[in-house]
Amino acid sequence: MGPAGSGKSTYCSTMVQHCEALGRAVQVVNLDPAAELFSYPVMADIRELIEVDDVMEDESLRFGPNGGLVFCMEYFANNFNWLEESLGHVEDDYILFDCPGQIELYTHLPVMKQLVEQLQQWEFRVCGVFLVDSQFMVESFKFISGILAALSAMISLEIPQINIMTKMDLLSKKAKKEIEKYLDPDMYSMIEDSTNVLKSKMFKKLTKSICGLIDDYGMVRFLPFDRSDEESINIVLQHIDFTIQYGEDLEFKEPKECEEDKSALVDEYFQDHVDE
Ligand SMILES: Nc1nc2c(ncn2[C@@H]2O[C@H](COP(=O)(O)OP(=O)(O)OP(=O)(O)O)[C@@H](O)[C@H]2O)c(=O)[nH]1
Ligand SMILES: [Mg+2]
Repeated sequence: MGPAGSGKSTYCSTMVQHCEALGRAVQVVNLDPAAELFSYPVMADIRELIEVDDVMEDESLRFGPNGGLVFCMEYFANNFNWLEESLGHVEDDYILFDCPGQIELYTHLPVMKQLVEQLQQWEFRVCGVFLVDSQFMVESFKFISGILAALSAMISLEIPQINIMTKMDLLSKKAKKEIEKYLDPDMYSMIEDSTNVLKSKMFKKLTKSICGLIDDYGMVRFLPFDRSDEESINIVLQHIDFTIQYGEDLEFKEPKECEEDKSALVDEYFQDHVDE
């Protein structure tokens, strides 16, 4: 999941390639009815069921692109048997769902929650992966809104969620250094940055309360994702494996980060890249 253009489809194809190299099977299901092309093989494609263009062209429906997407997703929620048939029964399935970017799907519409419940009924273990573009995260205000988007998905879906900052390869060394503080944020120090520019006292107070809430509950952390760096892809994969206990029947593995110092791996990532 993640806002439009945050790198969801790229994440799926990067993971497929990465896992292929590890000799591990990963399947992808495209759940974006407006998707045009993607660079990974699909196990199932929602467009076989319904397409946004067809909904928009329908004389009796007359939806625009966003209403059309919502209609498609609701239609999908009423036809989960299509998904069941497409998923089949493969041993040790690891399936990525490439979701649409519209935030309303994760905030107040029931469809994604229904999908999660359906998958759980079919005995899948589900982990949310929420992507945010690092390019937009170099300022504290944008960061706070990114955090709130991730948080609303987390709260509405009620599943474990891994938050990821994508496109790290596009950042300059200086920006990388700058963004380090956003990965495991100390919200209280960020409050100072962001509230200085606020004139309204009430707005200042609200921003402080939101930052305080996020910090007190330690709810949101981000992992860096650089598609050109195998180590960063591996860290993300390990976290997700640990969350869903993937392969626990075969061999129990904790993510490296839990064994070592909590932030050692993330620090190491930055060390390597800033020193280059
Ligand atoms: N350099 C770089 N570019 C990336 C990365 N991830 C995505 N992009 C680029 O960002 C653009 C959007 O990526 P997508 O993967 O299509 O994003 P998306 O979230 O699937 O977008 P929608 O499905 O339209 O919501 C594409 O041009 C990608 O090539 C990354 O890690 N590094
Ligand atoms: Mg996409």
